[in-house]
Amino acid sequence: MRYLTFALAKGRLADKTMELLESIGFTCDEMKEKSRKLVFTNEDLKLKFFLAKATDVPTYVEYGAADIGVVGKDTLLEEKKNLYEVLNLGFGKCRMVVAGPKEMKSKLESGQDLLRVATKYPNIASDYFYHKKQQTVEIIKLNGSVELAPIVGLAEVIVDIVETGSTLKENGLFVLEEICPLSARMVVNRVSMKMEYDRITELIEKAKKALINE
Ligand SMILES: Nc1ncnc2c1ncn2[C@@H]1O[C@H](COP(=O)(O)OP(=O)(O)OP(=O)(O)O)[C@@H](O)[C@H]1O
Ligand SMILES: O=P(O)(O)OC[C@H]1O[C@H](OP(=O)(O)OP(=O)(O)O)[C@H](O)[C@@H]1O
Repeated sequence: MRYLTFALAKGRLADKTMELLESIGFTCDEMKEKSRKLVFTNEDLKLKFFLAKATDVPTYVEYGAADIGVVGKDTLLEEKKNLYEVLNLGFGKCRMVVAGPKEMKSKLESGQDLLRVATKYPNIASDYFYHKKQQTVEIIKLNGSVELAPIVGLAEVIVDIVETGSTLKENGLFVLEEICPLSARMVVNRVSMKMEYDRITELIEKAKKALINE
């Protein structure tokens, strides 16, 4: 039997992902020990796990370096990889929004003027404004602390994730428009889905049941 390989997002989604996999018996004791090791193996069940940067998970799965991945919907929308999204895991819930100073709300609605949009998600932002059609935008790619941009005059608005809303609030910014809800998803490589159909569908079914019984 060949190994089934999982690419998991390190960071915010890691604990919940491990909890879910453990509850359905797809687990690896080695991973619980704190170490700098990157790949973990369960010889008995023929499973491999690795933790990657969240934004790289779809890449590992698309190329088949991993059969299965767990990653946020935001990363899937941004990276646009060719893979199967098989299950909404329900955790890691947050929203993608347009945010900025309150006075930008009417300007956004009127659609006048060139709008500078700062974001870690240039594809999501440009797709959103392209479909809205009423606004000419310049997308400015940042790598974090995006809320800074409207405060220091780099952009009028941001496209970013909101969870509790406290980062916006503490920086005097507001949600101006909702783009979409987000949560963690399980994704599968297209070839793996065919080659390992039985094992992967068993995994999906077990995960579904665990999520219902939570
Ligand atoms: N408050 C939040 N902020 C950012 N992401 C969140 C939040 N709540 C849930 N998420 C989800 O968690 C995923 C992983 O977030 P995490 O911050 O670990 O990685 P990241 O966004 O790639 O950060 P970094 O660039 O700092 O590594 C996001 O892609 C998103 O789906
Ligand atoms: O609504 P809240 O609960 O305040 O969470 C939202 C904030 O969390 C994320 O940033 P993150 O902590 O990942 O840091 P970053 O700005 O460096 O990406 C996101 O980009 C927002 O800034």
